Amino acid sequence: MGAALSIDDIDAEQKTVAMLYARLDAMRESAVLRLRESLRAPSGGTHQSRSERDSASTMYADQIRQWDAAEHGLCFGRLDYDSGDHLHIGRIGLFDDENDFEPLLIDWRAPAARPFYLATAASPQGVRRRRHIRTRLREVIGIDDEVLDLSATPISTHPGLTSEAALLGAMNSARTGRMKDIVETIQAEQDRIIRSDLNGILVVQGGPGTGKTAVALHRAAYLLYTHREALTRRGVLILGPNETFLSYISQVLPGLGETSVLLRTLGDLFPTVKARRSEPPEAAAVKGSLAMVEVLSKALSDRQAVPDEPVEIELTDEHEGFGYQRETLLLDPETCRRARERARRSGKPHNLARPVFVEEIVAALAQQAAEKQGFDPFADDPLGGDDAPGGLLLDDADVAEIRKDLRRDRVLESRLDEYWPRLTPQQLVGELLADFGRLRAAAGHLSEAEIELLHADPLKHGWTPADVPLLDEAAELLGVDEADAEALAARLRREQIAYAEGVLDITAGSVSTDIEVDEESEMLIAADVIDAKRLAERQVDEQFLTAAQRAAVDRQWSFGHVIVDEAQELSPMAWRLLMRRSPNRSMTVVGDVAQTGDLAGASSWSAVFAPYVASRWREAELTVNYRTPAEIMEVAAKVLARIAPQARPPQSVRETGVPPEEIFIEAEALPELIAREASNLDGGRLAVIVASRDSNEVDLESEVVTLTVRQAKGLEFDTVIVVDPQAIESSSPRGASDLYVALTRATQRLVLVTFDSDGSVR
Ligand SMILES: Nc1ncnc2c1ncn2[C@@H]1O[C@H](COP(=O)(O)OP(=O)(O)OP(=O)(O)O)[C@@H](O)[C@H]1O
Repeated sequence: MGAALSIDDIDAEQKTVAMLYARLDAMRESAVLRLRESLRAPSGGTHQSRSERDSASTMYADQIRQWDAAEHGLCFGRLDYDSGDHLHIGRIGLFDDENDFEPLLIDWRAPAARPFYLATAASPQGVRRRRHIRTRLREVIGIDDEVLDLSATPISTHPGLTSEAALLGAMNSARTGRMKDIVETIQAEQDRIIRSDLNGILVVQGGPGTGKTAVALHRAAYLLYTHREALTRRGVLILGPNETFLSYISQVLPGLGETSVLLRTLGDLFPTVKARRSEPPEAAAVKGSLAMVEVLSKALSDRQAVPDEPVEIELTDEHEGFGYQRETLLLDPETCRRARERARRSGKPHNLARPVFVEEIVAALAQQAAEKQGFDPFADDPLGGDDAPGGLLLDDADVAEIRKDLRRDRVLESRLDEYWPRLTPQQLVGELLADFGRLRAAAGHLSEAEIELLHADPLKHGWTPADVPLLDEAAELLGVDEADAEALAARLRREQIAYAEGVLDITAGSVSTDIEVDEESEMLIAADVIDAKRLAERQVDEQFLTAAQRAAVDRQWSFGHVIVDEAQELSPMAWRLLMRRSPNRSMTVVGDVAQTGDLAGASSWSAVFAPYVASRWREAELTVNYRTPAEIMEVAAKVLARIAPQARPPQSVRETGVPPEEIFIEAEALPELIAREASNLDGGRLAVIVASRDSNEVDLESEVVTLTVRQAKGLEFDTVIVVDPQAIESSSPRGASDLYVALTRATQRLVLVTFDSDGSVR
């Protein structure tokens, strides 16, 4: 496909690449020096100047991180134009500071780099030649040229693909257990999604292996590059299905800048809770349904109780000397009911409406106490003065004093806690789920079976991911009170310390890798100069915290952009939570409704978004499968036909010539089979996918990994052994989708193992 290459071409590119690395080294060295200076600067000066300097440290640390990440494959491409000009394309942009900041290397996200992904022989966009430059460490080891000239280009086996040689190289490479970036071979249909407008909800529907995850991550990088200011301020949330998946994707684009991106699972989205407990999928399904909105609201109004009988309140002794004696007052149900009505009608969330409730009761009791002191015998006497309104013996000031006392009264306070308790979201949800009585009262519209599924004691045994949207809903109903704000401040401080420690680690890391050994010993590394705690103390000013730091601890944080991967798995309750975090509705949602495994997950995108934006969302489709060879996809397509008869399976780019193998063995022979397959791996990774297993642990680094379909979601391996496909399909109402997921994890080889019931090997 390429034009003839000469050693001279490689030499010339080697010179350019060496020059680019020299420039990168110089920039990195200077940033390390500046970071060190900034950390070492005396801690005097104004609070403002300290905070500014600390945010400068964060900026330098971020830059260093991004430059470190660009080390491998810094420059990977070149465009030659008809005009005779050319550009080099790379992972970051580099400029010549001695020559009017002329561009030396174009960032792949910049508009000028776009033809690298879009230009074709049919539509060359002024490009004469596209060159892929392959490097190992800092050495150029090869170049692939494509001349964009219809007469010179051989007919492609896959029309619509660009850079086929490099693409096939990337797809055939052995997997490492960690996802890699695709900046060198982004395809046109992917590029259009990556660079799509920031605003609105963009849904990317695509079958397995079509690059949805890759596209979502590159889009995050593109958006941060293009809308840096807005997104650095508000941050980007990337939501993934589980922790294994997050660690699988965490290294894809380290240059994303940790200050702006928060990578999370649903289980982490309620800041004080780490929801990791697992539960039956049926229980998660009940928790995920919108019926829970009413259940929680009813559960809360059930907590706003009214006594059946008048209640005696024996005031504490502290009130003597205020013009009335220690008294027993009577709190009647009617007063409580009125107070409750007032508080409810205030329109405030529960905890914030409590003062309305309390004031109403206090006013009634103060009046009662005042009346007990008796009435002024001269009240009706026109000469009797005007200091006794209502004819009471006590005047206004006295009554105000009584109210003040009542507000402080501990006996009354604890009574009021029964009728209008201050509640945390954890209490409201936890005490509801743990109590059949409360559940039945609040969830009258659910069946007894559903109520039993809900029953659990999360305060004792821990929270599940499906509890998180319930906690968030509860928090909305309850409102934020002072105690929350204090807890938030405390959490912010802890986050700051953690972040500052990270910055110190980076400085230490960069110093030791970039500077000659003998120089290193003479230098003060940041850790010597200032410890993390002091660094954090200097960063108290909120405005200088990064968006990611603040968002991590603030339940109500609204993100500049929200990216959801494996979005088909989210329940309606989870979408409610996410929409609260995204009031501007700037979202990228990637998923495949044919792969939905969670019972409360989505089977149609319009059903998900209609409640929030009606039809104002846009959909893009990815149609090419870069992972699974055609032979495997053929088997998977039969399962897809059972899930969604109209759905078209994605088109595989590759054929391996090897169809999936179906074998029947005794269960005891499985380890031997796994060992045999592993020995043929040649450096890649093997997954054994099973219907169920006890452990949540998944070690992606290991050569052979056993996992359930849920754990395998979004991942890929060179060889996949699917154990007992029948069991996978029959173990859930969405078993066909689960099997479809399992079958589409392999990049090279798929083995289907069925156990022989009579124990014989067929
Ligand atoms: N343009 C590309 N160049 C090279 N590799 C690509 C490209 N697009 C996708 N890939 C590779 O294809 C594989 C599948 O991509 P990805 O995991 O993003 O797919 P997905 O649509 O999220 O799949 P699933 O629905 O199964 O989770 C990955 O190894 C990815 O790196």
